Amino acid sequence: MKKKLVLIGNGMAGVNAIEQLLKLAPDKYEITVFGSEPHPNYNRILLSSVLAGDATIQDIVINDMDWYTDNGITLHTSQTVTHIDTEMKIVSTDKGLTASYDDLIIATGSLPFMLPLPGADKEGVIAFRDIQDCESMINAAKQYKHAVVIGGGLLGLEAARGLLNLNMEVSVVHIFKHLMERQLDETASDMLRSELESQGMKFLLEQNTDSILGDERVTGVRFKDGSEVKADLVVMAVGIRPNVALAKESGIEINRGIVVNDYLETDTPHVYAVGECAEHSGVVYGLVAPLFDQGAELAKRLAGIPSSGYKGSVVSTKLKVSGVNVFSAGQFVDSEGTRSFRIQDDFDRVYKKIVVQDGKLIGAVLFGDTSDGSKLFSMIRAGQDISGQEKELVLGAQGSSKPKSGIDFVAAMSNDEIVCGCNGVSKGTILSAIEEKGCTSVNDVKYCTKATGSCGGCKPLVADLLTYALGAEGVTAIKEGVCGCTTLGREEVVEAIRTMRLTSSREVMNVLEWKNPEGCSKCRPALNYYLGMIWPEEHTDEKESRFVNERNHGNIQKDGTYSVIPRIHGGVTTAEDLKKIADVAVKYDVETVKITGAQRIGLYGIKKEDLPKVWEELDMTSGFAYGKSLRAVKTCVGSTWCRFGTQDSMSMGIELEKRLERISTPAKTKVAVSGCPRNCAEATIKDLGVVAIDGGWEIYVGGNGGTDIRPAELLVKLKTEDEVIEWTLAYFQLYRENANYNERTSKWIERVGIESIKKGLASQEERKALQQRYEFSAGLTQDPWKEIIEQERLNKNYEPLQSLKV
Ligand SMILES: Cc1cc2nc3c(=O)[nH]c(=O)nc-3n(C[C@H](O)[C@H](O)[C@H](O)COP(=O)(O)OP(=O)(O)OC[C@H]3O[C@@H](n4cnc5c(N)ncnc54)[C@H](O)[C@@H]3O)c2cc1C
Ligand SMILES: NC(=O)c1ccc[n+]([C@@H]2O[C@H](COP(=O)([O-])OP(=O)(O)OC[C@H]3O[C@@H](n4cnc5c(N)ncnc54)[C@H](O)[C@@H]3O)[C@@H](O)[C@H]2O)c1
Ligand code: SF4
Ligand code: FES
Repeated sequence: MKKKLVLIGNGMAGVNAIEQLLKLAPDKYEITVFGSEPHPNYNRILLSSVLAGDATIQDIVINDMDWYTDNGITLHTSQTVTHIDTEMKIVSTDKGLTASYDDLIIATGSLPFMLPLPGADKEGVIAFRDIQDCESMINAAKQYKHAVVIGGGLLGLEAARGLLNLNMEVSVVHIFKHLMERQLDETASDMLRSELESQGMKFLLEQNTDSILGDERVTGVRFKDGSEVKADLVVMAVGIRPNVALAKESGIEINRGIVVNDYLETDTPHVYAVGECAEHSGVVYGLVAPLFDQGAELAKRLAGIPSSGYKGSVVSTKLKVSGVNVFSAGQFVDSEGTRSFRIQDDFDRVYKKIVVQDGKLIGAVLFGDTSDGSKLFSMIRAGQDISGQEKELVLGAQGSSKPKSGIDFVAAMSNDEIVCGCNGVSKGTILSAIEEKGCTSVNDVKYCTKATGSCGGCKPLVADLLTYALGAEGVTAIKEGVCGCTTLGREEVVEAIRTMRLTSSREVMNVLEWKNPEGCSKCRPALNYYLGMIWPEEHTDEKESRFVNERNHGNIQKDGTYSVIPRIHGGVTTAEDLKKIADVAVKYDVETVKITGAQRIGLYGIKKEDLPKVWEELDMTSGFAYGKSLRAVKTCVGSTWCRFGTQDSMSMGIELEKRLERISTPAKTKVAVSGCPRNCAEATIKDLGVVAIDGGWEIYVGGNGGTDIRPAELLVKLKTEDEVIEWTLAYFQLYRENANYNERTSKWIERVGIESIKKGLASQEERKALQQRYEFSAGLTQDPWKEIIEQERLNKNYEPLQSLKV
């Protein structure tokens, strides 16, 4: 006869333990599950995606009702267990149901911590923990405008992003100076704040909440310093507390959580605890990966399979906010006995830090580029000795064109190593899915194993495993959806814009039945780009879809001021322009005047309200140092001055910059021209590099010099300057028409291959057609600074300077 197993808590940890048990001992138990919520088991992690409009409730169900029936499990939803009689081995619920057990699992999770503030019980003050909270927020956004999220941790920021997507104005209140202080160091935290500000989030830092204002419904929040902020929705995301009341009331030993040993046993015979309600070796976890590790051990225990027991988990986190890549793992704070290596790239907004102790990697923080997150996390968990490779891990292998191959890394992983922490999927499980179930894409692997289905941080590792198992040719590329608002891929959307003559984002979203009718921060800028590229005349640029730097035509700096970088074609300036720059710098008390990496001059620390006056007084055009467009053309002095120079690289650079400036490209682009193969302008790490050779020129494409160093590949050798112009413009237009929005040329070429680019440009007729389309679009662009000055003048917003012509 089967033994009786009862599970209290139909959440992620408990049901995962049952799933694992069913694999080990499918016939041992008759299983009964009690859950307070009215739903089957769902992926709580993905509530953030539901709120952000990237998924529906249906999408996030892990096990539907049929799964329980198919596995002979009795599920009682909307039933809260209120008492456990540990002597009689019976549980009873708030609605009077009882069930007896031989073995009992408590998996009651956590409760959100609600600050005990005066007024916290008003309508409109909620937590973010379950489907009901998520629905409350979605409904509130239909009626109300001002949301305040208290808590700048992972949950608070994901809630805030979701509410922004629902078109609310969102202020995040945080008690400390730095967001996500539990996961990030100050540098990464500052970069995160600035990125989120550019997405429209407002922050009230170092603010201690005093009370919630309003009559029945909340109308605002007051702080201890007496200041107030308007609010008609308040979301508290200030941490969680293990849900231990039931265990305590039933006489089971608790501390912070329910105390368990290495086999997840409580102090009471036949009673186990797993998940966020459990405390192991003094630690209570608040992330899913450890809960799956615990579930695996518990399943073995219940199945009677000997094991060495659960020894605790190292955790990693990834913020699930679209457009922001943040990763943190292990011990990332420097302390005695640790050494760290870090790089910070303010241009590409990338920051990477690793912390090492006794030769072993013990922690990492990544911002901007988190593609190595899973790899670093595996190394931390494995306690791998990385002596001598510290810099290589962060920078990529020296002297080689690429960072150490991900394929080598996955090849070296053992089969039981976890690849997807969110879903507890090992390398071995993924390889079996590839071999036995015929998976050939990341999506197939997701379908068969759930790996990649939650935070998505493990996608690069899964992609590497596919290539390792099948070879590059055997892997099916995923159809990249534009975002969660649509199931259509980029090609289908672009095709529809062309064939159905759609000319505004609103039209695209309506006609193509976007799930979220307002779109999100990922699709809105992408659609604006595709529409402008396809219909340069008909489409009106949708400024509200652009990021703050592009809207303001200057880069916002970490203190909230802006930088102003005027165009200096080919890096060649004049005494007259230098004088103007100097005068403006003096007049506006510019704190830093810097020669930038792109051979131009940046003025840093300009107040937003001074921008139009500064631009007018400079009387130069915008250098687009903020835009998805050409940044600059770097040149060496070439044959004009240099004794090695074979061609006039300065003139060529100036000409190219004049032709390429202003027009939108899928991502930012950088160009350089060198006067001989000594290549002083570093043309071979640019999106397009021109290198003079004896009797002609070479064009290189797809280079990148940022954190992800990639040498450019030779596209063509040419004889004349006119040919260089023709090929360059045609290449730029090919990129504009075919790359995904936000895809740098290096990634585009890696994806499609240099041969397909060569093929696309091989016929002169095709090149001419591309060049023509390019020139037509370029001819419609105007200098944005001058446009704004003109607009300000028309609006009479400020007194124009009489002495200066625009
Ligand atoms: C919005 C959001 C996003 C998140 N994102 C991430 C992420 O990206 N990565 C990550 O690792 N973690 C994330 N987390 C945390 C993760 O969801 C939790 O760690 C995980 O769900 C905990 O699982 P659990 O089973 O212990 O608890 P839960 O999933 O909370 O399940 C407990 C269940 O027990 C039920 N219950 C409680 N008491 C009783 C009772 N007496 N009788 C019957 N039923 C009861 C509850 O209603 C609940 O359904 C996120 C959490 C939230 C809220
Ligand atoms: N992407 C992810 O991995 C993810 C996403 C969401 C939630 N979660 C998990 O869900 C749980 C809950 O998340 P959380 O962010 O609420 O918890 P948390 O404890 O990680 O963060 C709470 C934050 O609120 C701040 N805070 C505390 N009191 C405050 C106050 N009075 N005013 C303003 N700020 C205050 C804290 O400084 C802290 O940064 C955590 O276990 C978290 O790991 C994870
Ligand atoms: S690349 Fe050649 S031409 Fe240009 S500065 Fe260097 S050596 Fe001189
Ligand atoms: S690690 Fe989050 S989905 Fe795999």
